[in-house]
Amino acid sequence: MDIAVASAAAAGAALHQYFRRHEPSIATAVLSVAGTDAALLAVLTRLDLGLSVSHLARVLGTTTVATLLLSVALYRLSPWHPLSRYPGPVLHRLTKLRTVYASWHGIHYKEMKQMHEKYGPIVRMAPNAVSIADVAAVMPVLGANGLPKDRFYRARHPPGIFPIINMNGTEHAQRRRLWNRGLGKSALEVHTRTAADGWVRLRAQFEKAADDGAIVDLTQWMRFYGFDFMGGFAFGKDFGLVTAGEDRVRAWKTIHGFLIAHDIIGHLPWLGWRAAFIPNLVTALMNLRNFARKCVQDRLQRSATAMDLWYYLGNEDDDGAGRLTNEQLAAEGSLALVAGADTSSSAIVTLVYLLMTHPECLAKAREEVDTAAATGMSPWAASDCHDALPYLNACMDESLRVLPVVPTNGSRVVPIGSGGVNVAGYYIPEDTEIFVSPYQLHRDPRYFSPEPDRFRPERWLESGWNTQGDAYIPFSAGPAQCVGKNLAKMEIIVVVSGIIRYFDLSFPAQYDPNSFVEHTGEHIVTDIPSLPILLKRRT
Ligand code: HEM
Repeated sequence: MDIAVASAAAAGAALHQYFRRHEPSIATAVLSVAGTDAALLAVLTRLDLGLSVSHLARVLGTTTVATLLLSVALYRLSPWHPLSRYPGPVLHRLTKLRTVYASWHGIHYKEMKQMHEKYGPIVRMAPNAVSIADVAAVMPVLGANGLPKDRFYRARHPPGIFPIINMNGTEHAQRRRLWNRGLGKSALEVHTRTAADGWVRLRAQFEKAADDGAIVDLTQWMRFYGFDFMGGFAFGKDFGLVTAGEDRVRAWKTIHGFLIAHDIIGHLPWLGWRAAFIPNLVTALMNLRNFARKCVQDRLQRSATAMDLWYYLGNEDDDGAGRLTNEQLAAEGSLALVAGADTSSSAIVTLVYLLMTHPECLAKAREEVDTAAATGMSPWAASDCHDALPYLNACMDESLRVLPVVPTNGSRVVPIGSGGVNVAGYYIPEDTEIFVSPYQLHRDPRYFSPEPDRFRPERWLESGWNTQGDAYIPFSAGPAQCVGKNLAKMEIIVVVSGIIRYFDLSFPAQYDPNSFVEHTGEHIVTDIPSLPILLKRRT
């Protein structure tokens, strides 16, 4: 018996040493443990230990697994771990499951802020991951010579069919060229018309609600609008959610499920996208892919009736930039729906919420829009006048600072074989995940002061404020920063200028406005709650 326990314990410890150097997938880990125990069983059954084979197998199995787990746990907490010098809560240093718990509940970015306040600019947020809240980390991590995207992204897609957001280096640059063509200046004019047409439909619904005295859930309507806009922008097709006044294609359920699954699997890459033992996760991923696939098929049957994203990605202008396969198009389509619909609609709702809770800012922004209208401009219909609205633009920038819609952003990984890197004065060893998060930087008094936690659009316009642009990364930074940044900004100004121009806004009496921020969660993108408002036509 003793020899069985001792040999299994030695095997467990040895396996841990092996796994430290060769990160296993869940399948290889299980196979390695099973293979080792089978070999031990074969040897030990030759000795006369007085145990039945099944009993011996149980002893070996439990001892190997228990020793392996204990060895991993002790190592992660030990001073020999390469990240031991960086502070963080014990549970986070011990297991990534703590981060997964926070992500699952949508509170990751809020918890990270508390940790940075407690531990300082660098926090060990998982056994092999750090979060760095320092502007000096932005370019070394996210910039052109920064670090590659790795498992956080890769784990979430079927092998071989990655969309642009998973790519690095030359492959990324090539795909980005296609995206850039679809979002260049002339294309943006086309997309502005799509956004403005959507606003006309939305305005009609809002006018009806105003006339009926009905409470409008702005979050729900903006989701309809955002999805319709992405349909037009990406596939040249209006999904018709605003006109129908309901989510008849269950778009938001699909996107929401996808984002939760994405978030969890990103933190647990060894689960892999085939996490079949958690069927809901995989179903959520596949539902969106299948939805996008249908959109692609539908779009490919039509010729280019509009210069939508497909016109460029599907290469219908035929300038030889490389044709994507239908599967690649479906992958990019899923990405467009998630990256473009949820983000912009959350940003619009958040900005309206912040304006409503800061009436003095709303009054200034409205005066600016009214003045522009009096001189013949229609920012809700055309984007060439958007630069003439500096205060509204400052409100948008400030809203994305104080409540960024991608609060944490994805991680980058220090490549194996690099010998580690120096980031913002911290030595970060190989194979460490690094997070540089907008929410943490944006609320740091070193970069935005005074009142880093308050919505103060003036900080972007007046002197006397410490406003450090390098620390402002709502769209990320470097070559993989948001390709849809200008599109999103255009969409936000189109809709918000329209809302404040045509409607007076108020909260229903029973609504507590503080609950909005309190209940704003995060599943990669902010998961905003309902925003009930009453609309009154402006005369
Ligand atoms: C306010 C709205 C938006 C915000 C705050 C935002 C934010 C971001 C961020 C932070 C990233 C980097 C993500 C990462 O590295 O993991 C990103 C990437 C991306 N975004 Fe946006 N986004 C917005 C709207 C849009 C829109 C409207 C589109 C249009 C389709 C879009 C398309 C993309 C794409 C394709 C990428 C990947 C870029 C690449 O890897 O080169 N986004 N976005």
